[in-house]
Amino acid sequence: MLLYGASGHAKVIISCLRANGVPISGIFDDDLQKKSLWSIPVIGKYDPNFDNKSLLIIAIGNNQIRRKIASSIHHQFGKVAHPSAIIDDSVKMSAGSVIFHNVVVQADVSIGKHVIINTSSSVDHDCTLGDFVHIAPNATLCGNVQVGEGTLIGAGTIVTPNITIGKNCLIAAGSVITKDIPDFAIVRGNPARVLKITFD
Ligand SMILES: CC(=O)SCCNC(=O)CCNC(=O)[C@H](O)C(C)(C)COP(=O)(O)OP(=O)(O)OC[C@H]1O[C@@H](n2cnc3c(N)ncnc32)[C@H](O)[C@@H]1OP(=O)(O)O
Repeated sequence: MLLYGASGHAKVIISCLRANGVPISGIFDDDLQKKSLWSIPVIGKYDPNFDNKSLLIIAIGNNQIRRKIASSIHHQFGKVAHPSAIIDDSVKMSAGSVIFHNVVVQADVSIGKHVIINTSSSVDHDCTLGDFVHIAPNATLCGNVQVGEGTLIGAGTIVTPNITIGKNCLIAAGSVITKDIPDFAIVRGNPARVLKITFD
């Protein structure tokens, strides 16, 4: 496997890959000062010819940056789940996505491309996560929640059942979402309120 991004987020992906016995041949990073991460070579800017049979995971937590980089990558994308995660057999997980330690993903969840399901979060039955979504640590999505592409569900957020959250939203850490949320909303609180709608 190859990674793109030699960050703290990459360390957690490396932990997942090592726990699955998957070797990592190198990490691309635009910061040429970085030379290695946990003894894995950092090989500089993206090179489509480097180990081009290998799969690649973009190890960048920011949804918009991850989306921008994905459009410029020629490698096929890999995916990984830590063995401590409990993932129902009916779950569909697309390329580029990662599931971290102690996560639970329940029946008939659909996970888009390049999604992050972070440490100890819970995604319950029939949820749909769009491409480039990030479910931050310890968030809870109850049953049949739809999350639009590019949205961040902040750490510790609770989303009640049958809610639809739009695209490119920022749900602040610790929010409790009880109503549908429109696209591009910044949302905070318990019960959560839309603070503003942003289009960039
Ligand atoms: C492994 C990982 O680390 S994954 C990382 C996942 N990331 C997250 O979950 C973080 C999500 N981000 C947040 O919750 C952020 O706090 C944001 C984006 C909502 C707000 O960020 P900013 O716009 O920079 O707000 P800022 O920090 O300036 O705070 C503004 C005010 O809102 C308050 N505030 C900030 N975040 C929250 C929050 N989540 N809930 C309630 N109040 C908050 C601040 O205390 C401050 O209050 P004050 O004006 O009374 O002092």
